[in-house]
Amino acid sequence: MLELRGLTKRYGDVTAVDDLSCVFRPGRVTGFLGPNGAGKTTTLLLALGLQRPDAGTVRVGGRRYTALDAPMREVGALLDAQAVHPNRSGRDHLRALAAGNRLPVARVGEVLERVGLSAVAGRRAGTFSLGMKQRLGIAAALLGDPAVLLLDEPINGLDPGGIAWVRALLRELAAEGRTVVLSSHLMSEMEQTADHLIVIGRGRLIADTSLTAFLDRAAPAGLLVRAEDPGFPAALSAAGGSVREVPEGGWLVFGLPAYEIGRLALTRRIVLTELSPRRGSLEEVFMSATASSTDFTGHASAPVSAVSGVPGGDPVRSARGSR
Ligand SMILES: Nc1ncnc2c1ncn2[C@@H]1O[C@H](COP(=O)(O)OP(=O)(O)OP(=O)(O)O)[C@@H](O)[C@H]1O
Repeated sequence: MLELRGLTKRYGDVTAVDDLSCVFRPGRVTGFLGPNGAGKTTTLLLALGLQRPDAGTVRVGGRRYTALDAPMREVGALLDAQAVHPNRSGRDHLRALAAGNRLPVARVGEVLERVGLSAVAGRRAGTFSLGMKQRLGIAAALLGDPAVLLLDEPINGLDPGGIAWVRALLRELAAEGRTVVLSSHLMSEMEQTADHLIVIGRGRLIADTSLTAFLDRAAPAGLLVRAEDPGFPAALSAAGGSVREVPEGGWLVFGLPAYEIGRLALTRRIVLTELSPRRGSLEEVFMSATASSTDFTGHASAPVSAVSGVPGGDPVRSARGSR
């Protein structure tokens, strides 16, 4: 467990972390989110004892970081995958870390195996791709077999197979009873991986909630309808539905249940090619939750979804029905 109480950190006039209190609990993946400059990295640095707070406390497993006898056995972190000596092999990088932290050298082989780098561990880390460096960084975080893991953008640079692998690994680590903190800007990934979310803006807590409850703040759900009949929207409207066209084809329908739409199609002998629930995405909810806490706004004409009205929103992506 990782507990923050009244945590505050100032850099001159900037209050990077502002009286932040929250608990990252074991057994689940907690997404740690916030717009640029929200204070996420500073919070992680404070949690790792790499910065000193101006006020408040951080406790790892009930103890202050400075009171931990062997910090890497309690908390493992991936902050910057590039922070490896380029001339050292992946294996030697981990061996040096193990030696410096009085960890058994046998762990090096185990973590290399777990992250799938055993075959290339003899190569100079400088020749590693970003994805391989991410895996090496995760291996380093796992070296002390810690109960708490803090991972900052662990999927940055990974290909789809690598992303799926990290997702499975994080879920596995949480299932082992560890506290897994995942900081990422990739909302789709967060939506697929996190159980719980802690959202901050301008150093302050905005939300501490399950992913499901956070997604429930989204705009009312509609039903995405596609049919082989351009006249169907008129029928839907006549039956009392509110219908909006989706740029990618089809209509988003509010105010009519799915069975009613199905029955209408049947009586008119219209073939439905899609009838699926559509709910707001994590990205949409995140943007509206943090809108007033964003330091940086631009005026670029980002594509605006006709359905959500949210820049870059994906109008036809159906949400995870079970969440
Ligand atoms: N060493 C520093 N000196 C001065 N100001 C800093 C320092 N580190 C961070 N800040 C400021 O503190 C605030 C929080 O920064 P931080 O990097 O923690 O945010 P973040 O949420 O990690 O942002 P991002 O998503 O862009 O990485 C920002 O306003 C930043 O400019």
